[in-house]
Parts: sequence; C-alpha cells; structure tokens
Amino acid sequence: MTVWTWTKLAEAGKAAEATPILDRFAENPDRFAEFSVTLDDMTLDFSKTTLDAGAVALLVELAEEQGVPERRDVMFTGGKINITEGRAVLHTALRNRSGKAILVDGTDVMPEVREVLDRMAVFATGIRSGKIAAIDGKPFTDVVNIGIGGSDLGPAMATLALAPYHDGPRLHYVSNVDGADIHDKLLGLDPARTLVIVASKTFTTIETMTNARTAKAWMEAALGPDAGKHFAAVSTALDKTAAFGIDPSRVFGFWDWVGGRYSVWGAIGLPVMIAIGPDDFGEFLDGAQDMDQHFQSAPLARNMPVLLGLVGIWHRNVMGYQTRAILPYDQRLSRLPAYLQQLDMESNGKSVTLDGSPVTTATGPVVWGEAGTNGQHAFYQLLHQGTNIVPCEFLIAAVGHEPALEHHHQLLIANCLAQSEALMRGRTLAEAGKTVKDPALAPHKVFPGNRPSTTLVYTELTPRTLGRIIALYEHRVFVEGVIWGINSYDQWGVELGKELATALLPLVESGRGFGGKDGSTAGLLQTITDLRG
Ligand SMILES: O=P(O)(O)OC[C@H]1O[C@H](O)[C@H](O)[C@@H](O)[C@@H]1O
Repeated sequence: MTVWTWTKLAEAGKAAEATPILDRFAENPDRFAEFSVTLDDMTLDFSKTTLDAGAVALLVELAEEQGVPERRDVMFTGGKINITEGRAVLHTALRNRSGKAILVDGTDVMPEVREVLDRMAVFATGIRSGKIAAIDGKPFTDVVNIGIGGSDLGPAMATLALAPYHDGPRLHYVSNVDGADIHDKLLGLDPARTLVIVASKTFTTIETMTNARTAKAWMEAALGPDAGKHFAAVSTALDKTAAFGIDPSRVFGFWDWVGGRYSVWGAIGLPVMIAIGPDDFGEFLDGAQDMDQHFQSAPLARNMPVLLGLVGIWHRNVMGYQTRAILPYDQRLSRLPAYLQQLDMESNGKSVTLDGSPVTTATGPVVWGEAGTNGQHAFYQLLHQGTNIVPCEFLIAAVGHEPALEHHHQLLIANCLAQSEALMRGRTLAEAGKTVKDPALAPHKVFPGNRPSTTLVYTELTPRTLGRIIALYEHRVFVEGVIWGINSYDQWGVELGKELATALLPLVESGRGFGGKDGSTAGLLQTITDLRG
C-alpha cells in the first residue's frame, strides 16, 4: 500500500537526519560497495547521501508498488503510455540493435527505423567524403542545424561532448528566434560551402521556421534557385518539408512515438552522425542499448536508472529538496545541464496525475548546473554554505582525451572528488576556529556539511559512454514519473505562452491595440513601442 510506504519513508527520512553521512562510512566499511552500482566500466556512487539499507529497501518497494517494472515493459513493447496524446514512447526502438521486432498497433517499426538510419549513414558518409557536394561540386565545409528544444539540445550537446571524434565538417547550431543567433552564426560562413539542416518534429515551430526562411533567403541571395540543394530536413511532417521546398531524398523522417526531447538517437542525430561518422554514431546507439538492457534486466535494487530515480525521489519527496544540480567535470559536457533541463523538467514538471487529478506529492525538481571546475568559482558558495540544500550530481571520466595534458585531468579529478567530500564533511566551528586569528571570523568559515551528492564515474567520454549516460538519465526520468503517477511524455505547459505570443505579435508590429491587455502587459507594450520610436 503506497500511502503506508510514503509514511514509512517519511519516518526513515526523519531518522536519517540523526546520522551524518560521514559517520555512516565509519559505521559501515562496505558502504561504498553497498551504495554504488556498476554497469561495465561505469559506476554510480550514491553512498554520499543519507540513504541507509532500510530506506533503499522502502524506495524499491515504492517502485514496485507503483508498477515501475510493469510500466517499463509496457514502454519497451510499444504500449501507448503517453495517454494524453495517445502515443507509444519508443525512443528505445531507435537504438534497438538486437534484431527483435517492436510492434506499434501490430506493425513492426524496426524496418523503418533501420531504413532511416541507413539513409542517414549514406547521406552523412557522402557529405563527409565530399561525394555529396555543394552545387559547385566542391565539398561542404560547414553544416548549420536549425532547430530548437529537442531538435537542438540533444545534437548540440552530443556534438560538443564528442569533439575528439569530430572529423567531419564544422557544425553550427541555430535555435533562438532572436535574429542575433542566426546573424552571428552565419557571419563568416560561405553559403557556397554550407549545408543547412532544418530540424523540427512538427515543422511548424515558429522559431525554427523563421530561422529556416532567413537561412533560405541568405542561401538564395548567393546561389539563386539552386539554393534548395544546400538544404536537408529532419521531421515527422513530410508534407511540410516538401512544401518548404526540400527534396524528399534529403528528408529524414521519424515518428510520433519519439518525443522531441528523446529524439537524438534517430534522424535528429543527423548532424552528430555527419560530425563523427556512422560508425561512432552506432557506438553511441550501442551505449544507449547497453543501458536499456541493464534497465530491463537488472533487479531493481541493483539497477542504475532505478537507483538514480530513487535517490531523486528520496531527495525531492522525503528530504524536500527543490532542485538538483548537474555538475559534469568535463568541459565537453557543458551543455549537459541544459539538455537535462529539457529532458527532466519538460517531462516531469507536471501537477496532475495520469487521470487528471491533482498530484499529492511534489514532482520534478528544478534542474540546473554547470561544468566543473567553472561552477566552483561561481555558485558553489551557496552549495556549501547557503540555506538551501542542493543534491549535487557529479560526473567524471577517469581518463581525459588529451594525454599530453594529463596533469590537467588529475587536477580535474581531484577537484571533483574534493567537492563531494567537502559537501559531506563540512567544517565545524571548532575546526574553523583553528584556521583564523580573529575568532569573530570563525562562524563565517563554518561549513554545515552533510550535504548529499552522487558521482557517476566512467573510463572516458566515448560515444558509447555518452549513449549510456543519456539513456541513464532518460530512464531515471521515467522511473520518477511512474512513481509520481504523471505522464512524462507530453508538454502542454509550453502551449499557452506560444498562443499568447501569436496573439501579441500583431500588437508588437502595429504598436497599437493594447486596450484588452492587463496593465503590466499593456504598459510594457507601450514602453517598448515608445523606445522603438
Ligand atoms: O521539433 P519541433 O517540433 O520543432 O519542436 C521543438 C520543441 O518545441 C516544443 O515547444 C516543445 O516544448 C519541445 O518538446 C520541442 O522539442
């Protein structure tokens, strides 16, 4: 009975506060082994939390009661778990390399998935080799991906993450409707050498379509009517890509059962494939499949995505923490926090359960973060001494990609581990007193400590490892969403702002007709109109 389990968890949470995390290691020398989980060379350490064996057992019970294993199996086999949109949720099919069929409405989706991946590989290889050339017969040197949200964040994050594997043309990402974005990105690019990919699941997103039209005009101004030969598209709306004038042979499709924020594994990953090549892109998919298979087969208590989800539930619902920080100690993962913001907050930022009734527990936390060590010199002050407790999620590779700069990587590792240690250990008033001459300064140098963190460690940030990391977080979001009883796969919350923007545009354009608006909006419209002169 779930209510009973929540009650027991609340009691466990209160009891947990009595024993500092650090003391738990003295009590249990096996704590690291017992409170970490491994998949191949990847280890998730959650021993620096207030969880004890009893609390983990209760959380596992909660996951079972809420039907995590059953819902997982329904997701993987094409059940329509996105009930508000009547859709299956099958991003896992995009990296299903097993040869097994996956049925949606009785039809195996795998032949189409493979067909698109094969076409992507031919196209990417052609662009990379120069066989698919610009209209003057010379190779493309630059690729501009125009997309936003899930059609931007995943490929942009992955392209940066996999920079050491990037041996194709240069990649540029345009997302914001702010003209500054496309202006600055096109500056210095030669249209004769540039391929533009318009990426949009719906092919209606105003930002993307506005940027796509601007790029088309830029291309046409240089190349005339042949400009279309420098365009490709990724979309589920093949009628709309045709209407935009993109040759069907340059259009790569996907399906309504792939959510935008889960779409990097298929056609939306085309720019990544162009950058790193189909073989390394295949490794990226293999990594995700490794995590999928682990998620499907490992017992809940030894299951990495389940445990990461349960740590999240413990912090959000039992300890009442409102945010979680994503802190990759890897400059090339500096876009990971932004990527995970969409994955997590658009999925689990919900207030009603599957049947439309209000939730009775807190749901998705605020997700934020920054690459280490940069964050240390910015906001870690609050993490260590602020009045909010922020569970921190560290990520670190054992090995960097720059052997000649090994000492940099050693410093990086030392900093990463020092932060989680400092958060846990803290510094007492007595200890602080020893560091200062003036005792009045001592309170300023106190660290409360006992602040929780997890650390994900792996050998090296390879395509396969990145695949595992992303799939890990996708399944974590799933686990938490199931426990909260919400639909993690719709995003109605983004609609109202879009509707109001559409209604506001004519007022901005005309500088008139603000009467029906609330006082603030009317006042801002008037002020901006006056400033525009
Ligand atoms: O790929 P598109 O259809 O252009 O959508 C781009 C993005 O915009 C929407 O507003 C959604 O909130 C996102 O989930 C989506 O990824």
